[in-house]
Amino acid sequence: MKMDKHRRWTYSITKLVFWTTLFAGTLLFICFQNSPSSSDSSPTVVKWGSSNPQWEKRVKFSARPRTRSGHFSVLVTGAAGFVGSHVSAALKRRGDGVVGLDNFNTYYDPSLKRARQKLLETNGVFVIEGDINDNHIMKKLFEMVAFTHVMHLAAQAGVRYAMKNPGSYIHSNIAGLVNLFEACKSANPQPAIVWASSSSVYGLNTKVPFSEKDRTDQPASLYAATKKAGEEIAHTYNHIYGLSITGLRFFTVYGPWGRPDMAYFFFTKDILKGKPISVFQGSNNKSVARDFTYIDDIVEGCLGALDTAEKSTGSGGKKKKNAQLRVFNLGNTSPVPVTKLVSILEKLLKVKAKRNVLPLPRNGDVMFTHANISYAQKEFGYKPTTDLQTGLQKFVNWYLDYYSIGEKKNSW
Ligand SMILES: O=C(O)[C@H]1O[C@H](OP(=O)(O)OP(=O)(O)OC[C@H]2O[C@@H](n3ccc(=O)[nH]c3=O)[C@H](O)[C@@H]2O)[C@H](O)[C@@H](O)[C@H]1O
Repeated sequence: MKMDKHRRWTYSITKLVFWTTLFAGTLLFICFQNSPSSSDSSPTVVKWGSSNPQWEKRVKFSARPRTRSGHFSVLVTGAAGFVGSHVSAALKRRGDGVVGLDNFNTYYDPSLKRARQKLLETNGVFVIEGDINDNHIMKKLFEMVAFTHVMHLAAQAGVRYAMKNPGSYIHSNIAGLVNLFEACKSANPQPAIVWASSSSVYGLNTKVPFSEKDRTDQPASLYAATKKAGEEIAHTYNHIYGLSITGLRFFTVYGPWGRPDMAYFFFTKDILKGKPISVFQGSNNKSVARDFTYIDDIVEGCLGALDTAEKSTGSGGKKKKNAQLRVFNLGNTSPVPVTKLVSILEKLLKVKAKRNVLPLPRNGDVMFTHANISYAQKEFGYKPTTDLQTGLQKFVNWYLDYYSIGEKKNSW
């Protein structure tokens, strides 16, 4: 009897050890299979220093608002870019916590991006070098910081370059946007998102001024098509996951610290060098015109959109109820012919331009843009105040200063 009891006890122990070993083995196998280091070692993980406590400290410090109540903690993508750097600086100035992210690509002179980064860092904004397409960094950022908002300004910009490098538009403006939305939808809490769409979505629309209600199904460039696609993708993520998303259609933004690939910028450079510039013209000598919008007005619009953005409603990747979905024009509402832009620059630079008037090439450019801004005005009091002459004067002052006709400028 005693012997029987002992045998049963030994049998139970053996069974327990067997099943425990099997369970632990299976668990280890699953963990090993899913480990990122087993098959998917990413050099960027080391690059942005995820294992570096100093790096984490800087991120968290930069993200901290001046006071907890009323202030935001904002992730700004494309922070070393033109609009991104201005918006980051403005947010920091008013007391919000800001973390920047930028991949510092070579689409245009990266030293200009580094100079913007340096200036931001002296103003307390940490800009991480990383790509919105990198899952690891996106996940890590949302694990470290409970961002209240994301200002998504990272993109492949430029209308004409889309014919040279179409893949870069898909990579940044489609794949990158989806990756960003994926990270935001899984974050807890989900942030509200404000992101840069473009006036180019109006494409061949001829009804002026362009209203948000007008058709946007005739893009004239791949750039425009990717921005339009972004607006549709935003709808999907809002609908399924309860993300609060606001798209801003920027109209030809210009100003100090601007983008060297834009006409006003390289016209200035070439005029000063005595090089000829190509000025595009429509058929029947019709002038090409843009609703040029000064950077400070755009920054005001970005802050207004952030301030009126409602919270996302989802959590843990699940929607709880309907969330806000908006699109606004941010333009100047007074289109100026490109020929006039050149005349203003000639006056400010005191140099006559060597103009080559060429027919508008079929490379994605449209004849004119003109924003109706009444919706943004109604929702957050958007009211641009800078005319082209005044804005270009500020740009030229910065340009002469920055490109070493003097010391490098250390302010916005
Ligand atoms: O609002 C937007 O959504 C876009 O604005 C900007 O695009 P655009 O309005 O095309 O600005 P930009 O290139 O400065 O050309 C200005 C004018 O100069 C004309 N232009 C251009 C080049 C040239 O050599 N000659 C010329 O006449 C040209 O025909 C045009 O009429 C941003 O770059 C873009 O990223 C996007 O944000």
